[in-house]
Amino acid sequence: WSMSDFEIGKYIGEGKFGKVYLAREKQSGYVVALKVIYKAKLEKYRFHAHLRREIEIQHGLDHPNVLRLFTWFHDEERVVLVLEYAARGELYKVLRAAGCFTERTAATYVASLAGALAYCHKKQVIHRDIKPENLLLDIEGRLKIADFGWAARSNAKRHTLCGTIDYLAPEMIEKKAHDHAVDNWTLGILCYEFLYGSPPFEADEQDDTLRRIVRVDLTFPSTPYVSSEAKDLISKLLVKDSSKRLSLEDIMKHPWIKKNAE
Ligand SMILES: CC(C)CCNC(=O)Cn1cc(-c2ccc3c(-c4nc5ccccc5[nH]4)n[nH]c3c2)cn1
Repeated sequence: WSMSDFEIGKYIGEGKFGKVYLAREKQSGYVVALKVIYKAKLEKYRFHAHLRREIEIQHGLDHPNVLRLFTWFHDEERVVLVLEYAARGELYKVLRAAGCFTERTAATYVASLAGALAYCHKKQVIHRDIKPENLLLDIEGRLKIADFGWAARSNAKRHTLCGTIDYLAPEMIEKKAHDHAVDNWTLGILCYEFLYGSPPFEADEQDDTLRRIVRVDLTFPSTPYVSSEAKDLISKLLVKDSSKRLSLEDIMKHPWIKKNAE
């Protein structure tokens, strides 16, 4: 493959190592996202080995809710990743526009995330980072984890620097050892935010957010649109002791998910 196999379309987003463009493969007409990474940048950050490993990992993943890395190629100055194009873009822009999601939509996304994470953990890949900027939607509105990982964000304007602390689990803040149970915590944060439109521990000052997280100062605004089953699931994920958080399997068997996820 080479760049001449593709017609390059609009600029989509920015990673630390490169830019992402909409593109169409000329022979098949297939629309993809091309991520162009400059080798000079890789040299500067000594990222060759890391990128190669990331590519191997990502290329081996095949799940409906994990954004596909179809293939890759390089020329003298660039490495190009041929990624699945998610036509509806960043999930967070859709959430901001809608304010909040219905219980069916929220449960469907939480089930998709739990399924994708369980699949990745089974493949011994636990560095999937389900930060909001990493979530995209395809043309059917299906959720895709696009793990930007080291490559930082797409063009997510959603977060100023401080906004990103909303997703930190207590053990991360207290600098304790953490494992993939942080993903279960993040799922709780995301589920809350899908239903209420903002994350549970949001505060004006960063320090207040950190204090609320480590105290798990969780309160549910009284609204008729959020069922007690939803609150039950969130309360079983936003648990300080990471070993006591609901497992991915148990999330998928939870009554609220069984009842609402499509
Ligand atoms: C190191 C490597 C093997 C990891 C592979 N993963 C990545 O490179 C992660 N990555 C995915 C992207 C990315 C960014 C944006 C999109 C989009 C997309 N569609 C959009 C529609 C409207 C507005 C924005 C959109 N972004 N589709 N597919 C994408 C893929 C950028 N980096």
